Amino acid sequence: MHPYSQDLKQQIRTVRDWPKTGVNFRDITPLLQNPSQFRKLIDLLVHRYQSMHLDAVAAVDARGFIIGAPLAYALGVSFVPVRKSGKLPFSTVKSAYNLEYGQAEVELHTDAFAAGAKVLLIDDLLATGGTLLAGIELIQALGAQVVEAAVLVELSELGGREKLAAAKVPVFGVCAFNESE
Ligand SMILES: O=P(O)(O)OC[C@H]1O[C@H](OP(=O)(O)OP(=O)(O)O)[C@H](O)[C@@H]1O
Ligand SMILES: Nc1ncnc2[nH]cnc12
Repeated sequence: MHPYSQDLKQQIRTVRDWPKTGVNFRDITPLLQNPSQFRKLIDLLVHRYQSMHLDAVAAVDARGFIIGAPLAYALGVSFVPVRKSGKLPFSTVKSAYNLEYGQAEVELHTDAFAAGAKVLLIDDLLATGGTLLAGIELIQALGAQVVEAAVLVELSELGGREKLAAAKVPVFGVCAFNESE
């Protein structure tokens, strides 16, 4: 576990039974409101990825953008938004998936990456893994390589890490929650 993990985890608020009964929603807004903790998160990720020779950081709409954009800026690499369906104006590839509390579809512009680009995929949270898996499939379909998928929060009991293992993409989670927490 990273030395900052526990501090960052303490900044995440659990809202029980939202947006549906039985879901423990892990709310990252307290961390974002705390400048020194938000900086700690971005610095931790910069440190992890600065020597990986990335070409791009791709991040998932919407909460993934909050982490992915400052990280891409700090690393000096491209930022690529993986958007919810119907938001990207140019030609796209798309993939549908299930969420812990619903269904969604994500899209990427077909010219998002150079062939063989090394891409880090970022989101705020890994639950069942459907979102990141859809993002990985789209990035790979465009001929780029996902070197890792990184999240601030991993919900350990929802099987996301196992789902992504099947795609042979390494997963980095800054902190993890069990259902009982
Ligand atoms: O691992 P999964 O089961 O796929 O779930 C994780 C996804 O769910 C949340 O996004 P949501 O679709 O609620 O969108 P938002 O970022 O727009 O709030 C979260 O930000 C992840 O993207
Ligand atoms: N429990 C949860 N908390 C926050 N975001 C989520 N996305 C999917 N499941 C979630």
